[in-house]
Amino acid sequence: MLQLVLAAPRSGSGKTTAACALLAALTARGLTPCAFKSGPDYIDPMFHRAVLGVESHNLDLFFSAPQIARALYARHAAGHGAAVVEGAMGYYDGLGGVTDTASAWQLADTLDLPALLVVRPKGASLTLAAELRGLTAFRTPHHIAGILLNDCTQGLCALLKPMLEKETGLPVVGCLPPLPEAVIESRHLGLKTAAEIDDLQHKIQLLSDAAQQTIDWPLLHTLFDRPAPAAAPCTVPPPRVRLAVARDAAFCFTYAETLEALRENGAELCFFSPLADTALPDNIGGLYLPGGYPELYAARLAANAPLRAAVKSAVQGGLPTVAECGGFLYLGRTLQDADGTPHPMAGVLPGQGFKVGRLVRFGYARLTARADSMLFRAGETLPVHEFHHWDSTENGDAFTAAKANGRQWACGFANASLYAGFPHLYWAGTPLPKRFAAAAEHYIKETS
Ligand SMILES: NC(=O)CC[C@H](N)C(=O)O
Repeated sequence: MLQLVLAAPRSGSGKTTAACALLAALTARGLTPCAFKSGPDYIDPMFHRAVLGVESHNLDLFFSAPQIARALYARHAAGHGAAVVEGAMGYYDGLGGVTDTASAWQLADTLDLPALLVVRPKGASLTLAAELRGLTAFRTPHHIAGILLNDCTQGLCALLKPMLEKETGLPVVGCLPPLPEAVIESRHLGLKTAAEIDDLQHKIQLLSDAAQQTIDWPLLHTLFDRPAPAAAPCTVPPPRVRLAVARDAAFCFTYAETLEALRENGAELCFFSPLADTALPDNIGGLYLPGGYPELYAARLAANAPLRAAVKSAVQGGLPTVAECGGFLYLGRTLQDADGTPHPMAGVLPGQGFKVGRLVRFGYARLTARADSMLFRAGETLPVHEFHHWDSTENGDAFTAAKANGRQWACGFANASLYAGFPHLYWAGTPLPKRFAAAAEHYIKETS
């Protein structure tokens, strides 16, 4: 089984494009690959999904103990002929920007996978070799097993390959040529989402065709084939309770493994669109509003007054509800759009969402509950992350959030039927799915 961590010396090297190219080419070669993303990002896995037509999973060593990450990897890689684990930022970049904790390197080390480095040779030649030597000397073992030159013509690749191999001892498995037609545009929080790119399948085809021609596939297999991981079978019980899960262009930040963990705890997931549906799904015991881009659709969300009213009355009536970041902004009184115009939201919570225009409180934090609530016990601490350009006038004070650098702040709303706040939760491997499902079952019993 071909297995690799696709990493890079820095962000902007084209990892996601290279991941899409590899996944599409592996699919064309009949290997039925699967994909993972190292770190908390929601956007890159949407591209993996767009290529593969199946879920891509996040693996994150800040959120999960090593054995949980290994089990998730083994379970989701089982039955596939290849696995591509896309890294985040630079290979060694981890928690707080000053450690290797939760870096792509740490994930390669934890899963014992070889890494393929995506290197963009723009603006350097022999110096690339010096940089690569630095990358291989920095930690032992470094796990780097090969180089893929990105945005590099075949002519330049032919020139650089022998030099890089001689100077670094690392094999160059090929290149991806510049493909202006296949460029994926960026936006705040990352790339535009896969669903918003009109001709994405055409772009993927171009990437796949290029990768087929310019990668030395036998060499790639020699370097990256290894025994498939052994996976424990996973059991999904018959559903006991229905949970409504918002899913559309405005609410698209969900981890596949969160949804799977909810199903494993007896939930049937009923997807609905706060943009398009005028009512919540029937007979639900709970409501999950994930993050996304409500601010980009604020006018349309506001125009859907029946759904805003349904959400307000359901949440106020005690429907167990979880609202993370974009979902939390939807529960507030108003939300500014990208032009700064406020639009009415569900009005369950007192805050008004406003545009800041840069990342606010960005990154990993630890969330400690100040009191018992639906999802947390008093004093319990869980790893979370924040990832937003908008803020709220009222962020709540049910929790204390703390960064690795010691910075602390109060945040979140929580009670016996609610979790709402900017921090994104990572559910897999935690008690949260069980508690949410139990609250939902209890609600159904009490109200029927
Ligand atoms: N993580 C999110 O849900 C992001 C919310 C919103 N798009 C923002 O940037 O503030």
